[in-house]
Amino acid sequence: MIKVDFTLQRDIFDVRIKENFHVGITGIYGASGSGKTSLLQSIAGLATPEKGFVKIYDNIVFNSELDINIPVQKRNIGYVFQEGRLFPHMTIEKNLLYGIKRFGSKHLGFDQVVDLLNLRHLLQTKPAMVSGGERQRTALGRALLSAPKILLLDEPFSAVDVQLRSQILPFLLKIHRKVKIPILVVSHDLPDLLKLTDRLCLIQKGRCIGHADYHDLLRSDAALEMFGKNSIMNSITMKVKEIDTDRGITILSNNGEANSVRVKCEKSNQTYKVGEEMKIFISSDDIALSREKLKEVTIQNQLKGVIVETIDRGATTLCIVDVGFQLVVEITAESGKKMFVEPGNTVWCLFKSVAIDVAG
Ligand SMILES: Nc1ncnc2c1ncn2[C@@H]1O[C@H](COP(=O)(O)OP(=O)(O)OP(=O)(O)O)[C@@H](O)[C@H]1O
Repeated sequence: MIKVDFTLQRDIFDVRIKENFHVGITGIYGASGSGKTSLLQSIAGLATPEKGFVKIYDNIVFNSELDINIPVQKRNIGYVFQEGRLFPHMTIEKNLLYGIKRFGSKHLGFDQVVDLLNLRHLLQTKPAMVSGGERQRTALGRALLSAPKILLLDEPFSAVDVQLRSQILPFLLKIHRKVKIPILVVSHDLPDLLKLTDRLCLIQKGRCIGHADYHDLLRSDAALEMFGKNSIMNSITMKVKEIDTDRGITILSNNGEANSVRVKCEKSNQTYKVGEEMKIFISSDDIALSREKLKEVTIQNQLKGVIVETIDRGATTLCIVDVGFQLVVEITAESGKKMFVEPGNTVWCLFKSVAIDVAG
């Protein structure tokens, strides 16, 4: 676990954060200049807070009162910078081996990391000759091979385009499953973060304004404001039940037959196997509500549920519907009134299989 309680003076405001970060992925989300990098830098020892402490498991790596400030190279942290920062004169292999030289690999062996990150064919190549995504993967591999106690990733998707992003995300998920350490991922892209984790720490003007599961954060006005108008996304973990390659349909289930969700996604057919867990994403405004099940419609997903909560957002209303799992549905306030959308009422949530996105 990482425990921080510090104040770091910055140009316009001070960054004052008191939080604990546990094993697993935490998404550090906030606008540009809000203090996300300052948080990572304070943990890593790249910035020195004026006051407070930073503790990594049982080790106090910084304490202003006790005058402790362990240098960055002794904190045993894997830090991946936005642009990867590889040694340009070294091959990919030598860059990776540099990680082992520093601390020796503990969690994963060299071959395991190379295969996990799909780097074997590039080992003898120099960084300038590989793509942005491959450079990011190498930087990640190097950090992993240094047997870090924690992994700090600063905007790991920013230097790569959308296609490469979708390559890096599954690698991060694989790492997360294999290496049980706290992993902090900084990003200002909420959908990208949600593909990795539901646990978010929201940073605004140097303060943490929420640190919880995404679904719980939706109940906070400050968090909702930060998520913005268009980005309320349902992020649901389900299991692959059946893959129909001919029709290009993957059937996922969460709570048994009654609530099977149909997903039409070619990518998921290739990447996932029956029985595997899969994270799916549906935008809250891609879901419609009906008071009855519709017959003779092309919409493949009709899930019966009960409204558990409504959240007023001015022109729109967020409805949290329990369909066996919780779905956030955004409708206009006007439709809400017409439909008598109130807690306790039974509704059908309708969405097309093509409206669903998957991680990886
Ligand atoms: N070394 C520094 N000394 C003083 N102020 C700094 C320093 N580095 C950054 N700042 C300021 O501190 C604030 C927080 O910056 P920080 O880089 O932590 O934000 P961020 O959320 O990571 O931003 P971005 O998403 O753009 O990388 C900004 O106002 C920035 O200008």
